[in-house]
Amino acid sequence: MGLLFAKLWSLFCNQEHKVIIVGLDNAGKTTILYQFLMNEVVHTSPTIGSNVEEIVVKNTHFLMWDIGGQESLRSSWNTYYSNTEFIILVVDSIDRERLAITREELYRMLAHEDLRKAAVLIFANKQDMKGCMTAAEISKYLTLSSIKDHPWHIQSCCALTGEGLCQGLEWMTSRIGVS
Ligand SMILES: Nc1nc2c(ncn2[C@@H]2O[C@H](COP(=O)(O)OP(=O)(O)OP(=O)(O)O)[C@@H](O)[C@H]2O)c(=O)[nH]1
Ligand SMILES: [Mg+2]
Repeated sequence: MGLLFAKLWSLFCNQEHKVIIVGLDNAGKTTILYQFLMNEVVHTSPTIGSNVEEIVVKNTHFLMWDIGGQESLRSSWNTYYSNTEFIILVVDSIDRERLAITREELYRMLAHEDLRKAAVLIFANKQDMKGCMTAAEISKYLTLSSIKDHPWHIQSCCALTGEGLCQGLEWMTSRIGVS
């Protein structure tokens, strides 16, 4: 009953759910944001600061902040954290060398007080690249199964074709109203 009420409430109030899209530079965050918005691939350049767009999925409104992932910008990710309901962590599945850095950034975020209640969607992006890591390999390396204090889900995707992106959004909408 509580869940039904929460869903109806969010439906009628058009309540906006804050999402941050994070991950290392070149992971595909901006490409994903504009696939969500326009269903097409846009030409991107490295994000300095952030892009923000409202994405509506089946009457659910998400306010999505795509944050630049270059090393010098990562220390300011925390200025975006307050009131975040969802973290979308984008991983470049071909970038084996830097998965350790992604892991560090993930656990730093999960330990942050402002993200205590946030759910985490991990996109294993660039699945079109030959020799890329699978979602299962990334999950294992990031030891996702050890995360007990945040809901999480990993989804393989390709931002260039859009494959997998809807499934990720569906998981997010399924979390709304679940505490
Ligand atoms: N092959 C392939 N290339 C992709 C995919 N997604 C994104 N790219 C490319 O990866 C490059 C970086 O994409 P961006 O979306 O700009 O990356 P970003 O994560 O926003 O990077 P920063 O803004 O620097 O943090 C671009 O050339 C994209 O076209 C994918 O699924 N497959
Ligand atoms: Mg970007």
